[in-house]
Formats: sequence, C-alpha cells, structure tokens
Amino acid sequence: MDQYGAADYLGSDDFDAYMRTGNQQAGTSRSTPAQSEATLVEGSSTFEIRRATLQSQKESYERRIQELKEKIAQVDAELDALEEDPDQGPTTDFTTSNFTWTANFKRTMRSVFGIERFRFCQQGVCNANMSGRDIVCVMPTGGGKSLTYQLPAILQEGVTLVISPLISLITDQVIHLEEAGVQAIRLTSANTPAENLKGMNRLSALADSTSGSREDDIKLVYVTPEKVVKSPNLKSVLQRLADRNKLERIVIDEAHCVSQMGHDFRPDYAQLHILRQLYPHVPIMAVSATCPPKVLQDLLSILRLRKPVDGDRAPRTGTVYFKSPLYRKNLHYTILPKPASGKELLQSICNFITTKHPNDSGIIYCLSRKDAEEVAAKLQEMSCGIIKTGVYHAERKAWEKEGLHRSWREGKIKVVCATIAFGLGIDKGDVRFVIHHTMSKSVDGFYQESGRAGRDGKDAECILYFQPADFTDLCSLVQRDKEGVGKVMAMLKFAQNLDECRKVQFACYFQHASAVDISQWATDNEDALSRCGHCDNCKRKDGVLKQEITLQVWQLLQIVEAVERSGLQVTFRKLASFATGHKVQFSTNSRRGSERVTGLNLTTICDGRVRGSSSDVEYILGHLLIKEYLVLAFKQTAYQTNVYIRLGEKGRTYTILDQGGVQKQAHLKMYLTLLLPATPSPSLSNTKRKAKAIPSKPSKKARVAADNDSADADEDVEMEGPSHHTRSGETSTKGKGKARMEPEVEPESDDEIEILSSRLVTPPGAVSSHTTRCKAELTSRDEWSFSMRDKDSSDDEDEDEEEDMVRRPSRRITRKAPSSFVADNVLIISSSDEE
Ligand SMILES: Nc1ncnc2c1ncn2[C@@H]1O[C@H](COP(=O)(O)OP(=O)(O)OP(=O)(O)O)[C@@H](O)[C@H]1O
Repeated sequence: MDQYGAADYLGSDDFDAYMRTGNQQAGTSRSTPAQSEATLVEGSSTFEIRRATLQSQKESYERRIQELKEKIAQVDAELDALEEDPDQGPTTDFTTSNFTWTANFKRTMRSVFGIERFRFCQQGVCNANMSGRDIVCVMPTGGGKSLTYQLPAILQEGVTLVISPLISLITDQVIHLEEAGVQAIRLTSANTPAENLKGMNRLSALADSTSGSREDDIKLVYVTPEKVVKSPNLKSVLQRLADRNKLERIVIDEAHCVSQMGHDFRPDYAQLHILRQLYPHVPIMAVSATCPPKVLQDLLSILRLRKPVDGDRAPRTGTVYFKSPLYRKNLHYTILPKPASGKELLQSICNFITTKHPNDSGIIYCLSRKDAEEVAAKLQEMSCGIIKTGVYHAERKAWEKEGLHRSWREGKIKVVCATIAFGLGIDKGDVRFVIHHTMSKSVDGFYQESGRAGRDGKDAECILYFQPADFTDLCSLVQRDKEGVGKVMAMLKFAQNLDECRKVQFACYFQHASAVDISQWATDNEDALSRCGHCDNCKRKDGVLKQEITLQVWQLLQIVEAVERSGLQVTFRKLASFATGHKVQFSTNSRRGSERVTGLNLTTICDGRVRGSSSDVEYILGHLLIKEYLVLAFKQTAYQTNVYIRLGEKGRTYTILDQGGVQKQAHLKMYLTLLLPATPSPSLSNTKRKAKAIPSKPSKKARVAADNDSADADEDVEMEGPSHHTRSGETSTKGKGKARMEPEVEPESDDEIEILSSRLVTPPGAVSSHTTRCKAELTSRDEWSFSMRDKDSSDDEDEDEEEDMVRRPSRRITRKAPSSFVADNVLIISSSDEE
C-alpha cells in the first residue's frame, strides 16, 4: 500500500506516525554490511510491529463502523415509528377533497375524460400521486385504475412512465389518450423503428430542455417491462429525466405479475427491482386487480417499497395503500343448466342475445379454440347475421388480433367468442354481457373473466352455462398443474351451489383461497356476508327444491363399487348415463384398456335405475365428488388424460350397507338443492302424466333405447339418450346429437299431442317471456309434423288455441324421428333434429 493509499484508510494522526516510521525506514545514510544486516533484522521486526498495529487499528475501525451502522438502523426505526405512529407524527387523509389541486382535478376529469365523479378510492389515489408518494392501488377489473395515474400525469409537469404487460393493452391506452388530446406515446415493438426513435428523441429533448413546460410535452410513456429492463438507451434517458426531476412517477400496471404467488407471473416483472436502484427518488405506483396478502408482500419487497400505510391517515413515510371493494354491484350473476346438446345451447345463447342484447357488445368465453370458432360461426348463422361475431384465441395472428380489437372497439363486431387468451388489456367499457360457454378452470378465473363486463359501471350480465360433467373434462386439462384440480373443484362447488348468494360465495372463496380481506366485499351499507339480492340464487323465489337424495346416493355408490369390483372403469358421463337407465359400454381396467364390456345389471346392483333426470343425477355425482364420497382417477393415454370415477373412502360407509340399512341411519341421510324443471309442461305435469301414462310395457324400440338392464323405467322421470359429448374421448355419440325421450304419454287425440318445450333452457329474461309451443302430428310411422309458435308465458294456458295460432306466426316442420326411438304412441323430441 503506498503512503497516499494508506492515508485514505488512516486517520490524520495515524498517517503522521506512519510517515515518520516510513522516513526512518527509508533513511539515506550509508551503512556497513554488518550494520545493514542488523538494520535489516531491526527493520523486519519494526515492519511486523507496524503491521500488527495497523491491523488492529483496522479491526477497531470496522467494529466502530458496525456499531455506527447498528445505531443508524436504530435511529431509522425510531424515526419510522415516530412518523408512522398516527398519534405522534402528522398524518394526511388523502381521501378528502381539500387539496389545492382538487378543483383542477374536477375540471380536467370532465374535459379530458368526460367523467363527472370519482369512483371508489380514485380521489385518494390521485391525491397521493400528486403528493409524490409511493402507492399500491388494488381495484377490481374495470374499477377505473387508469384514471388514478393518468389524471395526475396530465396535471404534473414531468413525464409519467407506465409499465404494462401487453402491447395490445398499451396500444389501447395510447389510442384512448390520443383521442382525448393527451400527449402519450408508446415505445414498443408495435412501433416502427423510426417511430420509436422519434419518441426517444422527444423524451431526450424534454430531459435536456431548460425552458418551462410546453403544451406538446410528453405526459405519459408506455413501455413493457422487458423494454425497461433491457434497453440501455431507455434507461439512460430516464436517468436524465430523473436527475432533472422530470420523471414524475413510474406506474407498474398489473403489478401482481411480479410475484410467483400471483397467477400471471412474468420473470421480467421480477427484474423491476432495478427501478428503485436506478431512480431512487422517483415515486413508484403499483396497480393491480388482484393482490392477496402474499402477493402484496412480494410486491413490496421486489419493488423495494416501504411498509404500507392507510390512505386516510398516512404518515409521512410508507407506501400509501388503497383498495376498493371487489364486489361490483352492477354485475348480475346467473348460472344456468347447460343444455345437453350443443345446438340447444347455441340456440339458448342466440335467443338471449337477440332478445336481450341485440345491439350490445359481449364476450363469450369458450374452453377451446375450436369451440370459439364454432360458436362464432353458428351464432352468426342462427341469428341470420344479426349477431356480429369475431373470434379471438392465442393462435390467431397478431394482425388478426389487432384487427379484431379495432373492429370491436368500432362496433363492427359485437360479440367476441374467445378463449381466455382474450383477457388482460380489454378496455371496453360497454360490454353488457359475458357468457361462459363452459365453466372456468377456477373461481379466480371466473371472477376475472366475468369482470370484463360492465366496466363503465352500468348493469351487465354474467352468465355461466354449467353442467357438472364439464368438471372432469377440465380436470383432465389441468391435472398436471399443482393445485389445478383443487381449483376446478372449487369452481364446481361454486356452480353447484344453488342456495348461497354469489357475492357471498366469492367473498368466502377469496378469503380462504387467497386470504383476501373479507371486508373487500362489503359496501357502504352492507357487510360482506349479506346477500346481494340480484344474483340467480338471490332472485330465485322458487325453482329449486331441497331434496333427500340418500337413496340415489346409495345407488350411485353401489354402481361405482360394482364397476370397480368387475375390474372396469367408468367416466362421469357414462356413470350418469348408466345410472339413469342407458346402455353403456365400460372399458376394462386392464392394460389393454380398449376392451369394452356391457354386462352390468342395474337391477341386481342397486334395485333399478336411479330416480331423477340425467341432470339431477349429474348434480348428485358432482356433490359426491365435492364431498369426496367419490374421487377421480387419472389415466394417461397416448393422446389424452382420461378421468375415471372411483369410490372414495367415505363412500364405503354407504356401500357396506344395504338399501334398507342406509335409509334407517339418520346420520347417512343426505340432502341436496336441485333445480326444478323451469315450467312444468301440462303434458308432463304430475297429474296429467299420471292420468295419461301408459301402464303397459314400453314399445320394443323404446326399450332398445333404454338399458336392457333397467327395463323398469320410472314414469315420473324423463329419460335421456346417450350423451353426445366426446371431449373426454370416452363418452361417444350414438346417433346424431342427444335425443330427449319424454315419458310415455297417451296422445291427446288419435295422432296429436301438445308439448310445451319447457325443459329447454332459456336465459333470464327470455325465460319467462317465451316458450315454444308445438303441435305434433304423427304423419307417418316415422315422421312427426310440428307446428311451432312462440307463446308468452303470460298467455292464458286455456285460451283458444286456434285464435292464438292466428295471432302468432307459426312454422310447420316435418322431422324424421330417430328410428331407433320411434314407437307406437311415443313421442320423441330430439334436440339435434335437422330440418
Ligand atoms: N369515475 C368514473 N366514472 C365513470 N367511469 C369511469 C370512472 N373511472 C373510470 N371509468 C371508466 O371505467 C372503465 C374502466 O376503467 P379502467 O380501464 O381504468 O379500468 P381498470 O381498473 O384499469 O381495469 P382493468 O383491471 O381491467 O385494466 C373505463 O371505460 C373508464 O373510462
């Protein structure tokens, strides 16, 4: 170490001593060899002594540094405590309108965004923003998070940098701002290199300018996290802006992406810790719609934000934390039983849109790309072009996606049929309905996806078409994801629950699954657990019935046990089908796997078919899965994962007893709320059915359709044909579509019968106003002729038939009945009949 280097490390007294010793060592007088040797020995011992002294001094200084560091930390903590203690330091209530800029807010909000009043915590966030605080803002999808940083950005002199995960979202935002006359740019790969260069030059000029602010100064710059992390040019221009106090704020949109605990983790988001290192004095704002406690913790530590403090009494330090209710009163949730045939389902969706939302924008979420394409094409066709649809999924090309976004924004496309890839970044306020063609893979997903409706705060409908059998299809898709099946199970529970208010269900789910504070579901005048009053479960006055299902449970569990005992395996759909009296082929449990066996006999297994419609039996099976009386078994094939139903440990409590034994045990009694048929048809009503039912043995052909093993079909229930569903690869179609076979009824007159298609599922609104009345005539042995007309349910059932037919348009269609079901005096309504 040279003497000057040493001076950096030593105090001035030590340095003088060091210089003296050094000078002595470097004495200039000449000496003899003996003297030299003695001097050398003396010199080396002096060196050792000196070295030891310095070493000890160094250690002593290090100890002092450590002590001082600890003292600084202590003082820091005391300072924090002092400032953060609401009783000791001054605090600010950001939620008030007593700030110098309040009047300016109102003016600008109205003139630029056309918004009259703040929503939720918007005002508080804007105030904290203007005060230069670090902020975390959690608001539901469509809650209006953008305004909370855009409004301050317009009013402040410098630039606001917004980091957003998607180019499409960035593009949308920049277009909106440009339309509103705000100077906003994007620096993304969606620009040409020349556009990006121009943007960078503008920013650079702004950083270097010494004159006051100008009208065309950039207010907002949008970039992706990748750009911020990887572009040295951008980092350098931001540095210059920050050094000159012209970088007002950095906003991180969809901030939950920083956390691996969140559902949209993005590795580049985790790199955003550099922001605090590079620009330590620039306030940071993290914005998200979902931020459960664990995600919040990650977010604070990754972004280097201080401990959160409340926005209504914020001390001078700390990250101001705002959250607004997750419950959105304007969204009306309805879960509808999914019609068994695809065509019936599409018809139901088509009716809903054309009757309730003919000119509105909406989204239909589908499970697969193929479904999305099919639904889009069919809806357009069924509605004769009234419903203008578009398709969005991950495999569409970037220009197709951009084109769809544009057409949707401009209203040329009204209904987007999409997979969940159509998600982040949808900024369309007037989406009046979101329909789920198949249930979501999680309650979180359902909340997010349905939340894309009604972002403008006006009423919107969220409809889910649900059939319990979809559960196993979804499980086969997610079974490799950790927690995947558990999440689908939670969704099944949510959808099957016909009693509890949907808002309350959401609140409880998020509280347990993500530890989200339940108070976030409360409103000004209601707590989180009071019913919303406007979801399907709150509005339904009747239409459901709590029923005892002990016998059905016993039968179903007996069937599953018998299947297992015989070395066979059964899927959800086949189980429901077999249990309700249909012929089913089971596959063997052997390694060959493909062998099909039909030999099980319902009568010997469980005393005949399970009572109830197929849909009821599916609900009961869903319930047994939720309660773990039944469990899932996954089997991988070369092409897919098959999901089979097996008996759970709890289920064995029932199977060891006989029917009488189960019914005697009070603790084994089981109840379930089930849907009642929408409107009992006169021809299906109990009294009429009893009077008209043909006690004699069913026709031969009808019996072919039903299971040979369960010839004792119940008159009180309808029987359903084999499911058309093939997604699991196990439940295959027999014949085209699904045939719904009504109970045998005697014709009203010789060859004539009247049916109300009340079992067709129609969405709310359309439900009560329309049923299709059809008059059917057996015109030949194989053909039925139908006269159909729409009938308002308000119409008097007994009013004169002929008169009514004149008043309303009627259609006459001749349909060929599926031959295998045709029988004397038995009417088959096939939902997939072709005209
Ligand atoms: N105070 C308000 N009054 C009326 N409309 C508002 C208000 N604030 C925002 N909006 C409108 O609400 C819609 C949604 O706002 P915004 O895009 O900011 O939602 P968001 O919270 O960012 O949602 P997401 O999480 O989906 O991105 C926009 O159309 C916006 O103009």
